[in-house]
Amino acid sequence: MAVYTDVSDEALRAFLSAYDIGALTAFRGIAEGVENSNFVLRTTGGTTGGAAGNAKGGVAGSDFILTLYERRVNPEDLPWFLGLMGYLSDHGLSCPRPVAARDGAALRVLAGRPAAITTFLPGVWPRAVTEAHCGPVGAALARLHLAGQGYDAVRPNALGPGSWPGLLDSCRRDGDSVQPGLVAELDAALAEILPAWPAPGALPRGQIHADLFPDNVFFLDGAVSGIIDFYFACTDILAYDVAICLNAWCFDAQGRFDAARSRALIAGYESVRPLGEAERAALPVLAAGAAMRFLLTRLYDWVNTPAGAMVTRKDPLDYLPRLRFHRAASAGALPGAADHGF
Ligand SMILES: Nc1ncnc2c1ncn2[C@@H]1O[C@H](COP(=O)(O)OP(=O)(O)OP(=O)(O)O)[C@@H](O)[C@H]1O
Ligand SMILES: N[C@@H](CCO)C(=O)O
Repeated sequence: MAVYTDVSDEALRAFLSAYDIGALTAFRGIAEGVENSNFVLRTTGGTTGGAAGNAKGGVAGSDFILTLYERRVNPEDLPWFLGLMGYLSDHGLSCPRPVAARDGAALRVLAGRPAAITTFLPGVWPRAVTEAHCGPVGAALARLHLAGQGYDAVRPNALGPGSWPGLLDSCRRDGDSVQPGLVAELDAALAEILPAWPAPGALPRGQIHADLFPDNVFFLDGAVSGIIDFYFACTDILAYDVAICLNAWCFDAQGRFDAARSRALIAGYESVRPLGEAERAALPVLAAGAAMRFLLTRLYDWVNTPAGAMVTRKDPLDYLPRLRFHRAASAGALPGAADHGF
């Protein structure tokens, strides 16, 4: 369920009157996603306003996404996110492009929430990930990293390693209700990961997506047709983004590492942007940290979301086998690690 805020016909009409995207012909809420309220808009198509490609005058119709930003998105970050999406789209990445209204502003207010219209991307995200998806997703991630190089504004990663001890502290009281011994295991893992984290400046940095899970990557005919959901994007270690992807794409439903997928993902990435030796060497600890990050935010939501809240909680324990795997790999305790692609 991801329509947290209702939009009345009247409010929508007034909102759209600021744009040149044609007349509204259809409007529906999107059930998927957990963070924001998303709607699909179909219009007769516009002539201005900065919409890409499909919004040229005279076409049969244009689809757009209307997003109302909720809960975890800090409104102060929105200009940075929308700026990044516009920049990446200008530099050849297929991602939602913010649509400016007649006054030039893409970020507006609707139903009391910050809101923006972006272009609609074709394609479908993969419900069952296979090795065939992993090469294209690795290559798309590397294209994102290269395209982001000229976007100079910095957004520190609010969910980076510095935030993990505090997140764990806020789960200390109830964490073991999810699994006995979990808090102690996370304490031990943090005590290993944090001192081993690459020093500032040790690895190439840039704009990273930081949440490139399968539900944020659209495919069409076997190729990546679009990347969405830039609302965790930030300026951080590029190889950390690769590590987030390894966790999200290269483990099966039982939490078992799939070396063939991992090799495909890394090879796809390196077909566009080869990893340096130091980046490759850091991947096990970066991947352990990436597992820690998603385990902790999921655990935080699990223990802090009141029953009945309109939030879909994701299972923190999905990330425990990933964390264990990478801790073992970092300790050199995994047979055949050279075969994993990193
Ligand atoms: N630009 C787009 N083009 C086409 N469909 C989109 C676009 N943006 C969002 N969608 C649709 O809306 C759904 C939810 O979007 P999104 O994943 O951004 O939701 P969210 O709640 O903001 O984030 P999260 O995935 O973190 O819960 C997507 O799965 C997709 O179906
Ligand atoms: N991708 C995140 C959800 C936040 O968008 C997770 O799976 O925990």
